[in-house]
Amino acid sequence: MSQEHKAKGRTPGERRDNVPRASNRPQYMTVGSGSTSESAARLQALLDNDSGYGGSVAGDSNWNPTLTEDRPTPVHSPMIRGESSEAAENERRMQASAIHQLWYNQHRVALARSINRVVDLLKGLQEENAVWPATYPSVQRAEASSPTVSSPRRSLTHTQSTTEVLPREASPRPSLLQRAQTSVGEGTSGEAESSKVAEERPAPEPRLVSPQIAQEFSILKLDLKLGALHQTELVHSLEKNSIASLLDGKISSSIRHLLSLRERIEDTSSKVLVTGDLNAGKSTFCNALLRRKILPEDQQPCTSIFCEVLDARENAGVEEVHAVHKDAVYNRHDESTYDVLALEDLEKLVTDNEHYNQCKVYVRDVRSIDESLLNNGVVDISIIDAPGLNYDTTKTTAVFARQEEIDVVVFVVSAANHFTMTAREFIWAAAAEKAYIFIVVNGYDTIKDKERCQKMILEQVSGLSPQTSKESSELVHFVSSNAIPTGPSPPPGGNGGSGSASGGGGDGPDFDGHSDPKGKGKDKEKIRDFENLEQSLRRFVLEKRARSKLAPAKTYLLNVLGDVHTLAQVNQEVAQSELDRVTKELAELEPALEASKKAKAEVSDDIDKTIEDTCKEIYSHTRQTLTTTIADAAGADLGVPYPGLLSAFQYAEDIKEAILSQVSTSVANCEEHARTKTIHGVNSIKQLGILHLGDEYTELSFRSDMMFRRKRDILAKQIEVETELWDFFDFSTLLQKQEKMAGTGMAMTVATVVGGRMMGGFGWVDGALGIAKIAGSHNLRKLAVPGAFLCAIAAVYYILDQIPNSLPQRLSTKISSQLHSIDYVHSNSDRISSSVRKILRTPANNLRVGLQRSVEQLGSKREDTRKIKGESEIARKYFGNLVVQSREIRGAVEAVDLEGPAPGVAAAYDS
Ligand SMILES: Nc1nc2c(ncn2[C@@H]2O[C@H](COP(=O)(O)OP(=O)(O)OP(=O)(O)O)[C@@H](O)[C@H]2O)c(=O)[nH]1
Repeated sequence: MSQEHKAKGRTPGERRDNVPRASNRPQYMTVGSGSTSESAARLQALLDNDSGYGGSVAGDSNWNPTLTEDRPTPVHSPMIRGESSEAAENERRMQASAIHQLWYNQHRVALARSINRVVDLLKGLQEENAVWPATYPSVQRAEASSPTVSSPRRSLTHTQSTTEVLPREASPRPSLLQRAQTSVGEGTSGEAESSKVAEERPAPEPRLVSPQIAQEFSILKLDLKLGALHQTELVHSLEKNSIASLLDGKISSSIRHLLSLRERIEDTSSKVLVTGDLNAGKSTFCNALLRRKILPEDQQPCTSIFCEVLDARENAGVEEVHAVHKDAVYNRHDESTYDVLALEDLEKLVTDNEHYNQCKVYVRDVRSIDESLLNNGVVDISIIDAPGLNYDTTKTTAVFARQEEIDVVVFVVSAANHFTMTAREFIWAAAAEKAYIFIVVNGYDTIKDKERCQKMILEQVSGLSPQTSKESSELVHFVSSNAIPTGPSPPPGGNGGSGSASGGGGDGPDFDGHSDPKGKGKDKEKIRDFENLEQSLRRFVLEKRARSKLAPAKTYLLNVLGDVHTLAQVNQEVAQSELDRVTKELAELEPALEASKKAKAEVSDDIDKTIEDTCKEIYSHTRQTLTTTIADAAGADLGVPYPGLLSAFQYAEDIKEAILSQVSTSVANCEEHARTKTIHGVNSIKQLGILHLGDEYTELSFRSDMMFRRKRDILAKQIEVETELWDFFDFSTLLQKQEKMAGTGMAMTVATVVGGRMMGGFGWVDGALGIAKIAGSHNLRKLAVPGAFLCAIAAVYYILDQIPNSLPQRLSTKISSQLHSIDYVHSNSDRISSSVRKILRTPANNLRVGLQRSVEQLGSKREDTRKIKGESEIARKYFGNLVVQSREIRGAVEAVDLEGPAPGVAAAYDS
């Protein structure tokens, strides 16, 4: 029979890489009558046509349909021709397997397609995140949310405390979108943060991770750890772009993980990680599964590296150990990545881990396809014996368990010790990732009160992994691994598959408790329990591989879609509030810009006018003042006393100096006037600046005392007026004076002139004529000569007497004409007003530049705001679509029902 099995089924070692995949399509053995039954043929045809994707995946360019073809389902036990009941049974199993296969493929297709869509979604999110840095939200759930729909996501929180479980569907929108900096004491209603509230806030800031979001997010949660800083504080200190780039990294790794998950669900191999507390009996359990003492067992912790036990067929049928070098990526075809050791060296290898941290143990299976886990004919299964969990290894094992190729985690716990803290932590973490944990309570033989032990363990399991607890009869097993007979070494040249009752031979106890007629009742029971476990584990790995292989993909997809959904909702809202904000800002900016442009033009004109008016006023004031000063210089009190005829020349010099000094003083006064006007002008410009630019206005320092710092004696050097003799005989002045006096009726007589009265003008001529009349012409003729002489003397005396009156006038006239010749009045007026213009232009130009800058700033701010508005509009649409898409894909993923019994499976194996 075993020959027949080999001939028709797939013999060990037959399925290798060089066998083309196409020939590996499911082949179903004809049993009983020797012809395939109708229904089996129909199923076969169905499977033949079903690539796993039907015609619906044409668009999935990344998908390789050949990979979806599954392995042939082999016969499970040898047959006896003519035994119709057994044949019927076989056919039933076959059909069931085929149905299961179909069912499995459909789910695989659905998940793979979802993976492709999510990858596209994430890539899109990455692109959007680069343009519009996504907000990383702080979410607070509303306490009032009613937990109506159970969450598809199993997170650590869910397993820790059921009171905290608030299903995602219960609050499809984050109830209170808050930035963490404002979250304390803010907003208590169940309403999502209104855009009004958002509007009142300043521009959106980097989004924050609150403890809530830490629970909410699973895949896209940012790992922010820096010294003693709390995550929230750390996010506060990060720029929006830094958060966006962290998120980008997360998305990239999520895409990578999804791609490897897709590869994984296309792959037909399965890995079972056996882990647990130190010395819980993991190695003993693995050996019991293999029915061979392959892995070293010891009373003290001994396994220090990960030992993966694989079917020797994967190593060309050769039994050996490949000790993988530390930091090397194992490649069976590259011997530089490992050292080859014999199976016997394993004991030394696992205890001495200086050079290796994992090894591949290729062993030939001693059991039949029906019983074997490794060589089961459907899926390539490898068992990994992990080091016992302790402080050092827990993290490594958790990382190992998280590897996507680990389909099943078998947790071995000591019946005597129950779950240690390390065990709990590990299971919590693993449950969040894998959903189902297969729990082996080992060393059950050492327990007296077995019922109590079971009760306590099951209670603990329900707290640790509700999913596992729900199916405890299948997933939690109480066994004594050391009671399982094992063979020490492989049968020489044996190839396994020799039947369930046989093992590798050897000198150990019987391999099968059933075949041991003398077996003690208790041992039989232990073996039966272990066989039950094996059946469950087989079912778990083989029959329910949809769960073990597809569930991680489904769980991960749901998690990542949940994250994307939350992120999309939050960002849609943020984009909306940003849009509202910038729209409002634009509505304020547009008129502000127009006003600024207008102000710029107006102020410019204003300033020009102010400057021109001021300068004009200063010019005319200066001109007027100087002209008057120069004209009136002679008449003014020069403060120079007449020292007498002898010092007349000195007197003339003093007079000149006094006149010039008076002119200089007048110039100084004009400058002072200009200074005051300038200060006023500068202040006016400043007021204009403050009015139109506010705080933006930069005031220049103006020191009015620095104006007109010219030496006062310059004028004296410019003017050179020579004092001439004639200056002392200023007839014109005298004449003017006479006319003036005549005009006022103050005639003077010669007597008064002679009498030394120095007042009067030509009164003496009148006096002379009067005398002439009295004396008569004859007498007068006699008196003419002495009279004329006397008159001349009197006139000279008079003129000399008039020097203090006539000299200043004369000199003033001379000075005035000189000043006129050098255009003194105009040049000074011009100088002063030009200087003022120059000074006023500095703050004026400064104000112009400020106004121009203000216009430019407002203009560029408007451009920026318009740009943000455009981006926000796109972001709002994008995230709105993302919300819909992520919800839709999540619906499709949720529809992949891995929970219910796989059709056909029960029928195939329940017999
Ligand atoms: N009584 C009893 N002893 C057991 C059972 N299973 C294992 N042992 C014993 O427990 C000890 C530890 O077993 P191992 O299989 O080495 O334990 P382990 O978990 O692989 O140990 P490390 O990986 O080194 O942490 C050995 O002495 C086994 O014989 C069991 O079911 N019942």
